Amino acid sequence: MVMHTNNEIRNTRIERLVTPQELEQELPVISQVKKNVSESRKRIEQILCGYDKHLLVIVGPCSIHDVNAAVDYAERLAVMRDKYHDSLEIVMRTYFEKPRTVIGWKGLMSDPDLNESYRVNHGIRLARELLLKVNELGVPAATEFLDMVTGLYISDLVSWGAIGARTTESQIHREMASSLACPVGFKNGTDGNTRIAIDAIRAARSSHIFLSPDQDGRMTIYQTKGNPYGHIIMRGGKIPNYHAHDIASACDSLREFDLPEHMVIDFSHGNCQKMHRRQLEVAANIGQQICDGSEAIVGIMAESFLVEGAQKNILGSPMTYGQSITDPCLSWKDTETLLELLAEAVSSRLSF
Ligand SMILES: C[C@H](OP(=O)(O)O)C(=O)O
Ligand SMILES: [Mn+2]
Repeated sequence: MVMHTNNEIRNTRIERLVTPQELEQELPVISQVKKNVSESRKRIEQILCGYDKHLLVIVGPCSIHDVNAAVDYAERLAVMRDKYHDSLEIVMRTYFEKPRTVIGWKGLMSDPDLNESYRVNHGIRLARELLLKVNELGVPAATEFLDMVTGLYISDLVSWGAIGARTTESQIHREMASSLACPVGFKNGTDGNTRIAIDAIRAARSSHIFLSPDQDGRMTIYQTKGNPYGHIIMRGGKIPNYHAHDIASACDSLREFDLPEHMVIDFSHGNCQKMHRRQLEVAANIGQQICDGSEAIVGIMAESFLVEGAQKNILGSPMTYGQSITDPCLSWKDTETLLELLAEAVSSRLSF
């Protein structure tokens, strides 16, 4: 008879989790990928500081649920990277964890079979394999760091990280951000509150004592160094916040704390109010602000996939290949239009 200790009353042990070390031995990074990741991180940092006038373009599906479709998308993005290398630093959204307002599918790492079987070890392997493939194509990867453990299995392959609107205020996510090797954007709150993102940037710049498993899965006490590349991601709230006056007031708040007046604008979420084609209107407005000489807008985020819109993930029902199962996304065709528009706007800024 197994006597439950007082702290295992509401959970049941399923299986051992592979350690980061074991997974890295199974799926090692080749030196070219290691070089690609560190070089893309440096380019993004230069853009965030305003030294490099490229526009950071974080683009891709709201979530990864089908790795084959994700590779298809990455191959197309690789072509766009070559085409616009003079003006855009294109990075692929590879989101494996989804923060739910209440409950719902939590992403590839949590439930890779999309059927509540929760084969987490399989999901984490799929995520690492995909990141290796995307980086081997020369496409840098962006992801949200949500769970405090899963990031350990992929963070060496991530060039840009985000803390989401629901966790920007969380102390442990700010501590995690202060330990990450990549630049980290903080989304404003779902209600539009930008102050919590600015406080997060300030907190993440500091050193923290941070408790985390190490590569062998042993619980460890770390001292983090602080991350100087924290920045705000304007993602809208009850109303959009991408207009020039919103950006100007965010700059005023950044200036108050001597923080760089540079930010990333998320065309989706609260800025398109879940109407995915509105991202093109946001892009036109942002493109005009860039043409008018805005130095504050150093990056953008857009949700895009092979097929526009979104579909419900209904167990056993056929799925449309290359279509989002979470937030609705732009079609590939509209994505090409958006990239062209942004490249033109940046080229006009580069000619200043
Ligand atoms: C979930 C996240 O959006 P948020 O609601 O955190 O702005 C995202 O998909 O980029
Ligand atoms: Mn989304």
